[in-house]
Amino acid sequence: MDDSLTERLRPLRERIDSLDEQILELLNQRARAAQEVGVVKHDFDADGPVFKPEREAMVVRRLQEANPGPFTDQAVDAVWTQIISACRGLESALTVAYLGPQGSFSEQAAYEHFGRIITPLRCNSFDEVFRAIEAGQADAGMVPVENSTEGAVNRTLDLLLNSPLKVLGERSIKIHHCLMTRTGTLEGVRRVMAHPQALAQCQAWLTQHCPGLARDAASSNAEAARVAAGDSTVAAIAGTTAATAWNLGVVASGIQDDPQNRTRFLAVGAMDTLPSGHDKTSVILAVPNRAGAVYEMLAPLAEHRVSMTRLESRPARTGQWEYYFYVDLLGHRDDPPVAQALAALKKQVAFFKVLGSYPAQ
Ligand SMILES: O=C(O)C(=O)C[C@]1(C(=O)O)C=C[C@@H](O)C=C1
Repeated sequence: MDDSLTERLRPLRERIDSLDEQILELLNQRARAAQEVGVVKHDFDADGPVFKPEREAMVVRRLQEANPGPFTDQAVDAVWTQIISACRGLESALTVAYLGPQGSFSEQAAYEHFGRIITPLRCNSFDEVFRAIEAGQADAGMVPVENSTEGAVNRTLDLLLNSPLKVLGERSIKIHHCLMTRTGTLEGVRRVMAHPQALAQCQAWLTQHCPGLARDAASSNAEAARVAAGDSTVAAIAGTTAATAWNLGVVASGIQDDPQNRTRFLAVGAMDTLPSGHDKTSVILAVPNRAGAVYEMLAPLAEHRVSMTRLESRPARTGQWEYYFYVDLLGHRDDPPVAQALAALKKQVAFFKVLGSYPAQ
């Protein structure tokens, strides 16, 4: 390196080294405080959860509000998610179930939401994710619920309907699909494998660029990557983490038809979440199949000035053109306007289930 450059950098790097030492000292003080919190929680309820989603959201938001920059608010979220994850891990390891294998978008969402200091439980299906938490093998799970190109993830909606688990949080991540093979080329490749959602999100690109390849469904994109790693006639669609995890070469990247393609994931678990100050509530409703029923169903929300951020319908499978409505509201179920709107809704609908209140992302 140029001598004058080294000279100018030296004091700056010395300052960074010294600041890092101070940060490390403070992080250890924070870790010890979290350990003490863990002891107090254990004294009050030895089997109670260590994970408190509302508190974690409040810690991050408070710092973002106090943040003078130039450290960005996004960086505050990313860094403190890891700090809290590490502190939480000292209290008790959090096992998180999600659709594997290694390198899946569910894994990325789980790490972004819970931080890296978790014990992963990679499952073969969304059903298995729910079963693992219900059976107490995992403390929480991460499942996709909607995609900006393809809409609802129906299996997740059906599982939410029938499961006693609650929604604990949400995390939306950018979905950037790549086409990958063992060789990094399409030579000898006869079929492309991916989760049906990913095949749908890339269909225009595939039709234009790989019209000759058969399209096969896989249980997940990362599973397709795993297959491609052992079979040179297979190309997989998955994210770059899967390419790294399975040592595949990227043939083309950003192949999703919508460059802004995003998937929203839900964190699920067995516990209730307290208000964090900026929350959402997810409910499932059904109304009788008659004129005006859906309009009436939504009236209490307008009356109590509760905003609806999402409305999704799913056939009730009665053969009568009846539907379940999945509704997301702004506010916690304990906030008076939401509580009043929910009480009014409950009286007039044929089916009512609160999936949970949780910090809004
Ligand atoms: O405040 C708590 O209850 C803690 O356990 C501490 C802490 C944190 O590191 O800030 C860690 C885990 C919880 O999920 C919430 C917050």
